[in-house]
Amino acid sequence: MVQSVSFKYSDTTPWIYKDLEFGIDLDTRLALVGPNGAGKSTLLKLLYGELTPTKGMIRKNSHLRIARYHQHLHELLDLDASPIEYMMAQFPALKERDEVRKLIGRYGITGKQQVSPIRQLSDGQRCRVVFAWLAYQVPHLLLLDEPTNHLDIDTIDSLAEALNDFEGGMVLVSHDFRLISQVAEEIWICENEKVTKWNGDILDYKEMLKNKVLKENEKRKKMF
Ligand SMILES: Nc1ncnc2c1ncn2[C@@H]1O[C@H](COP(=O)(O)OP(=O)(O)OP(=O)(O)O)[C@@H](O)[C@H]1O
Repeated sequence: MVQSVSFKYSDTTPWIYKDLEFGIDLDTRLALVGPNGAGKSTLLKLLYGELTPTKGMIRKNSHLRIARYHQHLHELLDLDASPIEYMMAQFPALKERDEVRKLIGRYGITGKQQVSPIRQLSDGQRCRVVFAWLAYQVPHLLLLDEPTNHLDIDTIDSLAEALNDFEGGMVLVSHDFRLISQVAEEIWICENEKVTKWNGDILDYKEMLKNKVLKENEKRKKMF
């Protein structure tokens, strides 16, 4: 429950959000869109608990497990460890190498990649290790911040399929409108310190953006 939440990074920076009021549950299938710098990543950080509201509060069920995917997770990987060693170090409950092989194999880390140091893997392969690591935590709610960077189109389709099979809630921030159209049931716009529901699908939203740009171009032409 997001209750009367306002947020700014510091006393000297502007409000990012004012008086947000909404709920998220395990049926939520939401994509956040909006202009660059509007506060989409900030909202995910607030929901995750990495940031604290300046005013108001965010209440969570005490048993709720949330996982947040973002680009900086890659930096937390131990580059000297292999994907198998990394998973076993992170999750002491994983004792059998074969079990770990199978697990990361499902994310497309196969053969030699499983035992090579992570520093030798491509960005896309590292991304798969991060997804395996996140999925092993069996979250109830997934917060995904630009998950498609470094992924090829087939892998994005697999991600969409996996997200559609996932039974928990999801809040997605992505510039990939194709992924949004595959997995999101609702579109919310972050803009002008608010979050508002878009009454339409992502293609309608894209069309609106296109018309806005066309209108602005027309205006500019008339000025010169
Ligand atoms: N740690 C921080 N300290 C101060 N300001 C910050 C910090 N992080 C982000 N901001 C500012 O807060 C605003 C919202 O940033 P945020 O990254 O949430 O936007 P976004 O909608 O996710 O943007 P994009 O689509 O470009 O990723 C921006 O003006 C950004 O510069």
